[in-house]
Amino acid sequence: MSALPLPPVLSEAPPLRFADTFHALGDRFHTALPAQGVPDPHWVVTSDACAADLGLPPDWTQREEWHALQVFSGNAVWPGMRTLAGVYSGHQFGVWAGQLGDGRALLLGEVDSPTGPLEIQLKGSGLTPYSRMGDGRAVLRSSIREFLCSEAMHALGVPTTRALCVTGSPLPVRRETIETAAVCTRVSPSFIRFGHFEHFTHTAQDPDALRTLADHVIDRFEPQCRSAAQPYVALLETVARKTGELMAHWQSIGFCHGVMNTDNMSILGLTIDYGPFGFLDGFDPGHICNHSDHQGRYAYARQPNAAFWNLHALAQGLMPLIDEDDDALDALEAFKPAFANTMQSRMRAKLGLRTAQDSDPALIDSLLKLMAAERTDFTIAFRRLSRFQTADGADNAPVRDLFVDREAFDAWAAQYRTRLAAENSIDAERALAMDRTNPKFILRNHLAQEAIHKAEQGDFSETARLLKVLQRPFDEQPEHAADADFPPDWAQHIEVSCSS
Ligand SMILES: Nc1ncnc2c1ncn2[C@@H]1O[C@H](COP(=O)(O)OP(=O)(O)OP(=O)(O)O)[C@@H](O)[C@H]1O
Repeated sequence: MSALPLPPVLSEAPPLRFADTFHALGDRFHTALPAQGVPDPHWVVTSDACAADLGLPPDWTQREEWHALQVFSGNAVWPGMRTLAGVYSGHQFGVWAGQLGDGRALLLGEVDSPTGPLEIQLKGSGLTPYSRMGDGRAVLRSSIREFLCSEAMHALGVPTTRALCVTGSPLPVRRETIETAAVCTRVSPSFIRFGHFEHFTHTAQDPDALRTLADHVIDRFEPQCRSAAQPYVALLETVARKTGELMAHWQSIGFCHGVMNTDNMSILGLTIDYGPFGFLDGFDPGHICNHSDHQGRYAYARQPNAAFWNLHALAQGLMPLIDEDDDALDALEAFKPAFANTMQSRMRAKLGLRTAQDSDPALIDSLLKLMAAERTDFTIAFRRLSRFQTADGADNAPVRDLFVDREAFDAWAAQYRTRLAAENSIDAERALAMDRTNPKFILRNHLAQEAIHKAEQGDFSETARLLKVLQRPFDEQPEHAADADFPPDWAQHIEVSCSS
């Protein structure tokens, strides 16, 4: 890699004060280096919500003395930023991939925000020592997808890294075709992944660094583990629990990640790395959103299993700090109840059930089977179920008509009605509660595609509009009804359901 020109340090007092806790861990964990930046940058989109959470003032993009456009394009730094690329390793598609690292990401620093410590990271800011065969760049298309989905998931209540902004540049970037460069600024309490721990055990074989990293995570994010009899076992158990909860969040909103490699698993149980992700349209448990996942390893229904597998890889990475194999295995078990209990409570909420009954799993399962048989749209079905009326002979056509086999739906609806009666459920109250649980708006691929198509022609208004819609996913927003409509290929789902 050739020497890089250093971006200028802007002398004005910046709007954020930076700390350098991760930087201070030392150079076994990262390489300090500047961003490569991009020529002639322009704003593509910004998230006011994320900016506010960071503690940036509302006019942060307009204050000329802060040169925010240059800073978030990698062309300049604010005083106090100590930029670095982190090193990690990982298993990809179940195979050990060796050393990876931030090949196109760069940590700018961390701030003490009103919501707690947050790190700010550029993605697409050029080559690092970990770029391997890559160019260190991100393109406009993938940056808009990552930006929109990060903020959409946050609004849906799913633990996730956030996105502050995307900047674009005319710099050409070769993918399948020639595209243009963009830089997505991500925000998270930490970007540490399972693969960081695997790195120090399997690649660097440095147990001292492993301990330093684990202590960093415990002291900064999971201090309750420190007082446990075995703090590192407690850390593993905490990660297993949070990962189980995360999987329940994903499954219950029909989110498919697509690349659940251990380098894409957050140690804090956050969704990280929005690549080939997708939300379910018609309910298909076997749905694979990543075209290069030929075996379906990360298919929708397999995500919890993949996460559990990844947790075992994390445990292997932590073993130098843990005396007994059985202690690690016991800690991993925390995943199962965390997933099962969170999933049950989320699915009960999706059906508007306030109480828990033994028959609920069967009720939920039979609805999902019916939806799978007909490829019923996952999001629309649950949203319409909010309007389900319990009175005898009530017209539940909006949800009933989603099913070709009306009789099968009626049979399920009879059980549902009985179950609702058992807790004296009131239609209007239940509808309100269900509308806060079953989103009306998700980032469907065709919506992202439309925004990207316009952005590639220099019109970013659709990206901004979609962001605003997705930041209020549970609100009716009748003026944006088309965004909640069936995806364009819905007719295909009908064909599938008729033929099965
Ligand atoms: N264009 C690129 N240039 C350099 N390295 C890359 C590029 N694309 C991916 N990589 C690296 O390949 C590895 C796996 O890539 P993956 O797509 O999972 O991550 P990513 O999307 O680049 O980053 P992140 O996981 O931080 O969101 C990572 O080490 C990543 O940095």
